[in-house]
Amino acid sequence: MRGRGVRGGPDTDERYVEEALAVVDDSGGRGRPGEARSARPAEQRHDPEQHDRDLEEALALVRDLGPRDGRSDPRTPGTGPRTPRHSGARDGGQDGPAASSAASSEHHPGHQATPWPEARAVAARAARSVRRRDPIDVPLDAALGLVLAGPLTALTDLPSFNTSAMDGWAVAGPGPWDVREEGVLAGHTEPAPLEDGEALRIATGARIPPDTTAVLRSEHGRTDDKGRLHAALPPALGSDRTGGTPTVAHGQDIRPRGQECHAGDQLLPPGALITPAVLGLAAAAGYDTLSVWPRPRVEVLVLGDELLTEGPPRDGLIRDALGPMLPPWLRALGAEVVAVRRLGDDAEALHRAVTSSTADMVVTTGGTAGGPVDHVHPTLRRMGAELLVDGVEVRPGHPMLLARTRDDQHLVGLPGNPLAAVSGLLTLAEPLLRGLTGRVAPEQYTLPLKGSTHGHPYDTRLVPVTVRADHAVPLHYNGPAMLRGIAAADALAVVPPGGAQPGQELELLDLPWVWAQ
Ligand SMILES: Nc1nc2c(c(=O)[nH]1)N[C@H]1C(S)=C(S)[C@@H](COP(=O)(O)OP(=O)(O)OC[C@H]3O[C@@H](n4cnc5c(N)ncnc54)[C@H](O)[C@@H]3O)O[C@H]1N2
Ligand code: MOO
Repeated sequence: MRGRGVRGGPDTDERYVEEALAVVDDSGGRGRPGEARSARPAEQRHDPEQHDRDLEEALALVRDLGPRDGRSDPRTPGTGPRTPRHSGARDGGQDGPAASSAASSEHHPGHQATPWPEARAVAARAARSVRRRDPIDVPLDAALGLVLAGPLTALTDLPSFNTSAMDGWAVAGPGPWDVREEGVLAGHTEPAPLEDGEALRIATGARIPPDTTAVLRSEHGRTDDKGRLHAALPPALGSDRTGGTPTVAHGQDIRPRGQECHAGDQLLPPGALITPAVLGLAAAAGYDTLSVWPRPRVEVLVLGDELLTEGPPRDGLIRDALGPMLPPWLRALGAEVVAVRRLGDDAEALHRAVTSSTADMVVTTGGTAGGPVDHVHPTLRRMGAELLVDGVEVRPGHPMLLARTRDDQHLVGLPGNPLAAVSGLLTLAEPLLRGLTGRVAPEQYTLPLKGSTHGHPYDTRLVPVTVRADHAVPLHYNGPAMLRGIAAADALAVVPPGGAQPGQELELLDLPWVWAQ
């Protein structure tokens, strides 16, 4: 997505994006100012979620100001809504929440949430503490989205023989040429050497006969009534060094053996992500299987008695949005989702599920806050798990957590609000999985913001954006409980505390749809 221009053609992508933006653009201004806003029905212009968000920000302002401002911090353990941290959280060592920056604790006395960039770093480091499973060999058709465990080394020269780049004639020496009766096609054995003044009909990809000097394209040659071949080059191509007769340049349209690589050359480094193009390259270079890091095994535990798995929401019950969303997203991030289990709000079932899981990573959804049926913290405490991250200075999603449940197992607790869960996925699960899968971290990049976007007073905000003409356009419907913005988004913009002004460069987190399968 880096450096991307306006997407697609005017009739398809463009129109879709226009329509989507008309309802979700949050930039406060567009390419054609006012158009999208005026196109919105009145009730959408009122934007109840904006109101909610403003309220949330206003509340955050009130809630988060510490004693220095003469107000209390209700999130302080014992007085606020957040769960008291267990001792593991305080003594978390290098990776623990205690590693939060001094600046942050100045703003939030007694509050141990981890700053957003640090939370990502902790998750990446946590992966390094786990002994990697051994690489495995997989057939090419099972390798998409995995990571090379070793370098991709050419098993052969490419091309592996001198080959014709065009349909036409292989010729030797200057023309005119006598044309041999039998031509040569791709896949045929090597033809006999050409004599000077001789030509042979040849197809693209066919082997070049020894002593060929050039290939003359079929549209650049004509045969006379005696069957002799003459070059009929367009003036721009024909050199005239022989006194008036255009000639074909030496080596023209021949791909020499080893032009792309020689056997033993490194084509890609270890850690490269296997894309469709890499599969093609590997096949061309002679591979049937690839040595890859196995996908980390992930189990998803969906918590909440209020969740339906089919039909419209009814009687205060809602549809489970995370059960369908997380597995393909986790797979796109390199995981193998071994199970998705719906556990309701049953503390015992959660304890049993986590303690008996053999997965490398357990992802829970919901139950991270301090409500009466929020069982994630108590379960981790009961297990003696080590909390590495217990709350993050990010909106949405601040109750997210990361725990080491065993030497070789981590648990990522995603908040139940669906966009908060996405935030947790990209903040904690993505760096952890990147480490476990051996993927190289994508280069950070920024784009200028179109319009402005408000920020949280102290916390980072992750805001769904679409990318238009190399600008990040913030989208509406970005409240913690909403998926409408992210469903139309290309990326999440990282909005620093205090918000961002028009034109301000913002870091973007790409969405990994390109790897989904
Ligand atoms: N007193 C306080 N209450 C809450 C706070 C707080 O600081 N003090 N934080 C709020 C924030 S922010 C978030 S985010 C949520 C996190 O809560 P939980 O992780 O405990 O999640 P739940 O309470 O189980 O659910 C929250 C919300 O999301 C809905 N949900 C849950 N699972 C799903 C799903 N699979 N698909 C769709 N929607 C789901 C659930 O019904 C709730 O509406 O806590 C706030 N509360
Ligand atoms: O702000 Mo919560 O963290 O709704 O997602």
